[in-house]
Amino acid sequence: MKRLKKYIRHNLHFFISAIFCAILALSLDMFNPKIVELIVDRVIIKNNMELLPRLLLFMTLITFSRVILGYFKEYFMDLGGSRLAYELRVDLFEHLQKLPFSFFDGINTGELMSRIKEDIDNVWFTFGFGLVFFIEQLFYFLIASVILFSINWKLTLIVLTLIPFIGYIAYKLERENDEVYGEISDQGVRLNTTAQEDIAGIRVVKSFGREKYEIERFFEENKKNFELNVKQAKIFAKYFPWMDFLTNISIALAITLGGLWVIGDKMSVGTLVAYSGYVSMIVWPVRLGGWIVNMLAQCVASLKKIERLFRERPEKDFIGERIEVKGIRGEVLFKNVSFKYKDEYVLKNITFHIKPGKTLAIMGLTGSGKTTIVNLLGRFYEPWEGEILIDGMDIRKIDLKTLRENIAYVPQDVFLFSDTVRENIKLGKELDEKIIEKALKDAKALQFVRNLPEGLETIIGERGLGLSGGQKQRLTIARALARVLIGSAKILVLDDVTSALDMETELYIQKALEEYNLTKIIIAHRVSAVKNADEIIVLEKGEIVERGTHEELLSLKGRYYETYQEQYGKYVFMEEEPV
Ligand SMILES: Nc1ncnc2c1ncn2[C@@H]1O[C@H](COP(=O)(O)OP(=O)(O)OP(=O)(O)O)[C@@H](O)[C@H]1O
Repeated sequence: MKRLKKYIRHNLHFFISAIFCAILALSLDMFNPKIVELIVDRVIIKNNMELLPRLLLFMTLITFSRVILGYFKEYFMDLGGSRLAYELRVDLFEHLQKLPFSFFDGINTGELMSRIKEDIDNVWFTFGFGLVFFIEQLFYFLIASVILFSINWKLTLIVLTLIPFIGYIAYKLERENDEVYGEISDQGVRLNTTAQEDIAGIRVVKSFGREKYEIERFFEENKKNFELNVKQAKIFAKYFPWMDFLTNISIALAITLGGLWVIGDKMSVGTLVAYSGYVSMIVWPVRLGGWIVNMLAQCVASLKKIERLFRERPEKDFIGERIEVKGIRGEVLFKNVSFKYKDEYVLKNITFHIKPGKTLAIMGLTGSGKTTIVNLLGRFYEPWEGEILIDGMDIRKIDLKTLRENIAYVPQDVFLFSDTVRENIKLGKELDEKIIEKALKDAKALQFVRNLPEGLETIIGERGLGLSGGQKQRLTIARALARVLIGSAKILVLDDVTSALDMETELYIQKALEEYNLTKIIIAHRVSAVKNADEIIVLEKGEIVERGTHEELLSLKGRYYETYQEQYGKYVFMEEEPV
């Protein structure tokens, strides 16, 4: 994996330092059984007490050095692994920001969260611990084996006959565990998603009395989670006692056979004690072998999933030859634009022209394609046919940043970040106090913001919890107006924003907007929101079925006229409107 190599290269010095410390530390470990051998053979059996202080000093030095080396090993290992995971997570998050809407249409949040969190955690764990641990265990096994053979190769050969059995059980355990682990991981995503959906939609849950259903749904997922954990515990219970049994047997075998060698005077007691110490050193790497292999396999699986995300194509900044844009006037032209999300056309042959400073209103039943039109204008999706021009420039040739900065968009779905009101208006832009106040005033939000406990500095909950629907909507309008006020946006898109506002507030905002020299696209269901537009188009199943000014459309006596009558009553016609 090319990308991984980059992160390893950046942190290679940490990994090499950690491996160096680990090898040095384990080399020191190899002296311990030898010292014990000397204590038994020379100090205890031969009663050579003078040697004891030196051996104990040596042992203390080894232990002390081991602590220092252990500290640095952990430090470098953790630093390398954490930095690698940090860089990978930042890159992945940056990449996700560049992906088009179409990518997010096809993936659920829980799945994406587990890529960003759990899969990167797997990589972090492997590089921050597993890899060095693997190398360490490998060296323990190799060095201890050489020492064992050099002490008594015949005994070692006998003891080693048990090792493949331990290895086999470790392998079986990890294979079965791996399967369950995969299920636990997928199940964890479902459990998270269930909880997340319930909490995010708690208002709907409560108002529809869905608590019992939600509890049952969560209970089901939690039960599955519990059952999988029990299944995993059973696997451990099935294999661990056998591994312990064989481990103990191999040590007992070494001691028993070694004892015979001792009785036959072919080995000293101290050597036997040392020998059994080295046997433990080769048994543990084998016992942990399956776990290590599994951990590496999980890391590879996580890396593959992450790589799949990296392979998703980002939005194209521009298509064809880039046009250098110097100030936009706000002329918008849709020329025979058609679009489909999947197989079916959602927009067919849409053509309209808005001169700078003029207003286009879009009406139509739900699902008729209104939002899709503005999605195409912001290049959140690309048209299948036709072209869209701003000031005569094909928008595909305008880089995304410039294009989107020129469109102040108030979406249908209100989204506020859990942050202060000020930050929700600024959204990363530098805005002075006057601009924020003016934007709030024109969105009829200044008064209620001032009445909040800490005014602009009040932190609003996730998605604006604690505010009314209309208040949230007004903040999103203020956010867009602020962009217009700093001169960055020349086109304002209001996607069904007035539905959450009362008539008085709607009229106030309409009036305030009159003084802005802006091209406006207003999507609305209420006639009151569109009647002053320079052109109104009425959509039906993705096609424009009527177009004209308010008066022209009324005289057509078609869809618009019907809507008008439904909203104002059949007795009113063309004269004074009861606005
Ligand atoms: N991301 C998407 N993937 C697939 N189909 C979509 C997607 N977004 C919208 N659609 C479909 O495209 C059609 C037009 O949707 P659109 O949101 O543009 O309608 P709308 O007129 O704005 O509706 P409303 O008034 O309810 O907001 C609908 O049939 C909708 O189901």
